[in-house]
Amino acid sequence: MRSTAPPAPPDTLDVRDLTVVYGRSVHALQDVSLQVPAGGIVALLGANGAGKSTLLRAVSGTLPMHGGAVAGGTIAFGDTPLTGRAPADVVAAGVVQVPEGRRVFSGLSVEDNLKAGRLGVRNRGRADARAAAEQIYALFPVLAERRRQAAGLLSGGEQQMLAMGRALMARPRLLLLDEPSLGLAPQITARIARIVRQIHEQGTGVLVVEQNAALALELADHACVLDVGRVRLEGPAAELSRSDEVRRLYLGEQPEDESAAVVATPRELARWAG
Ligand SMILES: Nc1ncnc2c1ncn2[C@@H]1O[C@H](COP(=O)(O)OP(=O)(O)OP(=O)(O)O)[C@@H](O)[C@H]1O
Repeated sequence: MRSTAPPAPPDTLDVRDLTVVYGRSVHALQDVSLQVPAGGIVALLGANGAGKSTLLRAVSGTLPMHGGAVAGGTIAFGDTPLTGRAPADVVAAGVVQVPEGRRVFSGLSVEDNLKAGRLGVRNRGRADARAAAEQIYALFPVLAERRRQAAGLLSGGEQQMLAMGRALMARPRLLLLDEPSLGLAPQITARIARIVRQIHEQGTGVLVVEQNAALALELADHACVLDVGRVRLEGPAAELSRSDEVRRLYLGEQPEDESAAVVATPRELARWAG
């Protein structure tokens, strides 16, 4: 059945029945299916340990670096199979990850960090690299101002921008973003969100993992909630942000009658009753 399924449309990420293990005993993902349509934004939500980073690692080919492996299912980008492929092959297929923790080369200049983003790119010349850099400087003017400065001197938000810029140097068709707002002040987070929207408007698809569910649901067209390695909920982001479960578990809202719900513990009630 699975092998005869039709290929995904061009530039669509198609994850089907994906199972991922770390070592012998940790089943981090179990039969997870998810699609990111060409140019769409999909948010991946879930509590700590739900499997969000694992899913991104499986797509970007970096699972083996973390001791993980795909134990079942398939990953494809359009008609290119990505299951178990090396990171460089995934980049060549047009899918590029911005790692969590905005890992930049702190001793290198901003400019050289951007150049490093071209390392996995095949068959495209210098003119294309220059054009990509100019587009990135237009998107992040602060990087242009600091192009000769060491990346380690940038603020946290600027380093996040540089990590995103470096990924964009490969001109991805799909960008994988792991926790872009982690540790950033709300104002900077809002700026990053605006840039993600711009990237999407320029035609690049985005799969974003985000602890900040409110931000993710505002950004995305579609969202998927993982719970202990399985898809618990999925649907249009606007619909999910209205769901009671999402509001309670991920947006930190209390049910309307919560204030009246628990006024005493059972033990207190028993004591008062005599
Ligand atoms: N390198 C690893 N080796 C062993 N187990 C791992 C490894 N990385 C993650 N896990 C386990 O896999 C499961 C999914 O973890 P993962 O990091 O993908 O979740 P997450 O949703 O991204 O969580 P967080 O928001 O905390 O990063 C967890 O049970 C985690 O302990």
